[in-house]
Amino acid sequence: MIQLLLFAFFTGCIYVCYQLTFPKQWREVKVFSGPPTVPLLGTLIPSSQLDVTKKVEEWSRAYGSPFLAKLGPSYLLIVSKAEQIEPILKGTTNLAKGGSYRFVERWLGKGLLTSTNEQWRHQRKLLTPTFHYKILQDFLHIMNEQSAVLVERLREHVKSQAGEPQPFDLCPYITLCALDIICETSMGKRINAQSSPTSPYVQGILEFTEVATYRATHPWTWSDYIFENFSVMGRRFRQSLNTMHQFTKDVIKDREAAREANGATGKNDEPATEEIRKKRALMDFLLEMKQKGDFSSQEVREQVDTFMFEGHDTTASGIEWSCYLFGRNPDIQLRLQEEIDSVLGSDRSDFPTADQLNEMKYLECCIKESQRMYPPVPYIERTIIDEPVDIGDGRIIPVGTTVGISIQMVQRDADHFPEPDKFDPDRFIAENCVGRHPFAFCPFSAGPRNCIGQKFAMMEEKTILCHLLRNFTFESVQDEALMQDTMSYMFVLRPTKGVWVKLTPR
Ligand code: HEM
Repeated sequence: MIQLLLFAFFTGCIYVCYQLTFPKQWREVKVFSGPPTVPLLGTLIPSSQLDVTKKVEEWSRAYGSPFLAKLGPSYLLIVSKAEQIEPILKGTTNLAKGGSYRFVERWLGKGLLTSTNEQWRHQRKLLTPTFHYKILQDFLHIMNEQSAVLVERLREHVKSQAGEPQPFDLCPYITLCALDIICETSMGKRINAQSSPTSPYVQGILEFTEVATYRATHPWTWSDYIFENFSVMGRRFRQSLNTMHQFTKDVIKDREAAREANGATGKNDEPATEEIRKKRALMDFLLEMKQKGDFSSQEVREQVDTFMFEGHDTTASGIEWSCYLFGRNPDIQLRLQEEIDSVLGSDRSDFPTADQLNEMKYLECCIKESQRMYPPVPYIERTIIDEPVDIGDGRIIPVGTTVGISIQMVQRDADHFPEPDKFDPDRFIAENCVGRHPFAFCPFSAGPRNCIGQKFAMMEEKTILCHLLRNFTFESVQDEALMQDTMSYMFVLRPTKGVWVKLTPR
């Protein structure tokens, strides 16, 4: 009994302190309605990630955009209209992220994704030229080679099935291919994830997003100290983190030693030959910056880890959802295969060039439509720290508010995309885009803090899909209702039951 009274007393004290600290902010934000809250707990937390996804959609329909939700002692405004996200994302102020990103900082530190203010501006300015299309073209051969490995693995799988094609889950194949590509392009290191998926580094990466997502929605895991020292999941997580950090540090050391041996000074950025140029990884550009004094060793590691985190799950998710949709829409798939065959000709052994990929306009429309319906990054957060934001309907979002932007709901808004649940790639033919709200389609976010890797991602998605469609015809066996019911979103939109397809070699 005495313990219960003490507990009630302390929680009461915390509640009063909280109300005294934030009363003004609370009054201002109360112009937005939302689901009922329980003191201290806030809006009752659904039990699983899938429930969170469904609840957010349900509340958005019931309370409109934005609606106010409370998670533990903090509150969130969830926005789902293009017109309202525009003033939040487009300005050069209010570029800080929300609290959920804290859970990925254990791996990424203050890299480009998680840094704020001047630190972010400095990093973005330095890194933008690294993602120039000309540099990215040098990565195409890696994307092609790893796609060929993927095709070979799938052929072997299909061969191992006797008789009629049997459905199987495509996701593990795609994820490992994307991981191989990002590792080789970021670090210049082959990890052969497709042939050795059990390496501790690969396992650590595969587990990381899962644990980070779990923590973001379960407040009792929010203390790093308690989570990592007193739970089995937390201890395993810390071990994986150590492995991942050590791996990147070792690669940096080796790469630096190789640069020194080659006499690279960082003063002359131009490599001697085309062959050397093609072997450069994103890390080499960062090491050049380090030699010029722009980055420390730790910052190089944080940026490389950021590319690893942002650059594999996202593209894998985009490709998986595309395959699912192509497998449900045979007419669209056939049109795509005709386009690919007409650009590449009948020789299936040739790799597509950058110009040929550019010619595949219908493939691009299909990828965009898939990213609209199933955005790989379905939800992002901003904290309004610099100045209040006028969302255009007479309401103001006050300073101090964390805003959750549901890209998923923005892109399924019937005001901008009639019949939003229909897969219709023609929406992205140039003349059909005229007059569309500029923020209605934003899979890579928008404004100054948009995705720095979007050209990389489009090139990778196009390359892998081109290889797949050239060699196989897909048939999806799951229906739309099941996919909608079982997808989960936090950092990346996942088909939690996988993408089950039957593959027929062409
Ligand atoms: C289909 C694939 C991808 C999608 C849909 C995607 C989407 C996004 C989105 C929505 C953001 C904004 C996040 C936020 O505001 O919280 C973002 C940021 C970022 N992305 Fe991507 N991304 C993809 C692939 C990539 C790739 C391949 C890389 C790197 C190789 C990358 C690197 C980054 C980085 C570094 C940021 C932080 C940018 C900043 O804050 O300045 N992304 N991405």
